[in-house]
Amino acid sequence: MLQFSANLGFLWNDLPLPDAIQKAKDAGFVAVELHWPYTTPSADVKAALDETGLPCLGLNTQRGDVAGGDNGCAAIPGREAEARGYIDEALAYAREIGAPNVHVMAGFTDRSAEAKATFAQNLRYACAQAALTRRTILIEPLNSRDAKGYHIGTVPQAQEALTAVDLPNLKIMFDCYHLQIMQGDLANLFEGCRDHIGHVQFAAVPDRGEPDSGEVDYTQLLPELARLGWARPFGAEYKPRGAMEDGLGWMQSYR
Ligand SMILES: O=C(O)[C@H](O)C(=O)CO
Ligand SMILES: [Mg+2]
Repeated sequence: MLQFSANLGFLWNDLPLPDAIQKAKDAGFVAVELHWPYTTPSADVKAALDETGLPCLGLNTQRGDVAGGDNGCAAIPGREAEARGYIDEALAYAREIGAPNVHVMAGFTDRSAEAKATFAQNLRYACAQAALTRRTILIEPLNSRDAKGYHIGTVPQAQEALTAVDLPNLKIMFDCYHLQIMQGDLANLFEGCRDHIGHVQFAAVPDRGEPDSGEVDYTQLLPELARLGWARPFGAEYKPRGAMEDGLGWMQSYR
């Protein structure tokens, strides 16, 4: 049976995080993952995780000035101190709640050599800090329709960063939603970079709703990814089309 992690950045995101964690448990998720939990004290999240027995798989570094258009800054030359502050903050929070992964948000760049070098240097810093507590750093290709100009949009671009950094605790967040839009052929794409994947997420394409319709048949794809070796929970990172609880029927297909 496949297992799922609830991405609380999108699921039950109208509730305080401790309540959302309880809802995820009640709905049958075996884990949760967070976007930007920083306004909730880590002790409150930890208490809810302990109470439910759910692990938290990961969280993101802060994005910077979101109103001003930021989506991270780890690949933006000149903002290294800010990027490293976000990395330190995310790793501290991950330690406090026992989360194994931190997703470092790159930001919008022109993919110049300078931007690539900045990203590599900041990722080396992140990986060195993460290694002190045996944590993994993730980078995620985002599709260019939702995040035009994001520093990495494809698996080859993520792999280029992995090669530049060359550290074992840097992995790819393989988000099927983004990668279907950017590349498609998801099972082959997954197989080609299997050893470099640190987490898998999914949602319907193109509307990013519940994974029960759209152009990807997840009832076929997810078992195939499991057959190819993915044995950890799949991250349900979708935007409910209506009431959250009404949209949970997709999970029945995997029981
Ligand atoms: O949007 C996504 O797919 C990411 O996983 C995220 O956490 C922020 O961009
Ligand atoms: Mg994602």
